[in-house]
Amino acid sequence: MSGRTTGLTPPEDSKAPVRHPDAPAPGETLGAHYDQCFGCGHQPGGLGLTTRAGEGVSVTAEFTVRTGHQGAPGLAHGGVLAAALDETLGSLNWLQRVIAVTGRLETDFVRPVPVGAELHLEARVDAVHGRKIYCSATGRIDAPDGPVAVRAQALFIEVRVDHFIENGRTEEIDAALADPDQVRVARAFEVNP
Ligand SMILES: CCCCCCCCCC(=O)SCCNC(=O)CCNC(=O)[C@H](O)C(C)(C)COP(=O)(O)OP(=O)(O)OC[C@H]1O[C@@H](n2cnc3c(N)ncnc32)[C@H](O)[C@@H]1OP(=O)(O)O
Repeated sequence: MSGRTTGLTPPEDSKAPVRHPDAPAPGETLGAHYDQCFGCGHQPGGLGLTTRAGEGVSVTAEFTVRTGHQGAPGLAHGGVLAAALDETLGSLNWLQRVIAVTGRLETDFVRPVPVGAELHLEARVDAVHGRKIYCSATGRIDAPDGPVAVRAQALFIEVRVDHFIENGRTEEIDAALADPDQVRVARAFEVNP
């Protein structure tokens, strides 16, 4: 897949990803970075993704496809699957202790995913070039070694916490800044605030 598109191939002078010394240990469950996040938060319409730290700069996650996630009868919507991949890739932030957002996400839909299936996701950082974080993810049906259903390559861009403060709706930003738990999460990511 590498080289098929512009923007997703790491430059030759890219560096290997570095796991932050304070990153959660392999196997440790990663919490929600924001309670109202569609991917990892705790809300009825969301994905409810549970993510764990893996070895190196990698994570794993599981997500069960429910009736509200359908595109065609009995099958997951492609956008929902892309969101699950995006969220899993975003969780790599926890291991690097940086705040980064998706700049580009390319998804291959390899096979249909039925309602009731559990998608087992795995994501890793492949290379880093300045603020640019090149990463990839795979989703398999019903088991960590099950058939591949979706794959993604992505470019995440490191940002400062100001990215959210300056661009988010005031109502939610004010509520987040007033929540000590939320501020703690943001500060934990931002190594050099
Ligand atoms: C507290 C933890 C939060 C964790 C959240 C994780 C949630 C899950 C992940 C998400 O869904 S995040 C939400 C979806 N993404 C966004 O809303 C991002 C919207 N886009 C932006 O805000 C800006 O476009 C962005 C911050 C990504 C980049 O803008 P900047 O002005 O900071 O950077 P710039 O445009 O100068 O680009 C920096 C480098 O990245 C490259 N780049 C940026 N966007 C690119 C792109 N789309 N494709 C290829 N390259 C890209 C760009 O060419 C450049 O390369 P060079 O350094 O080599 O010159």
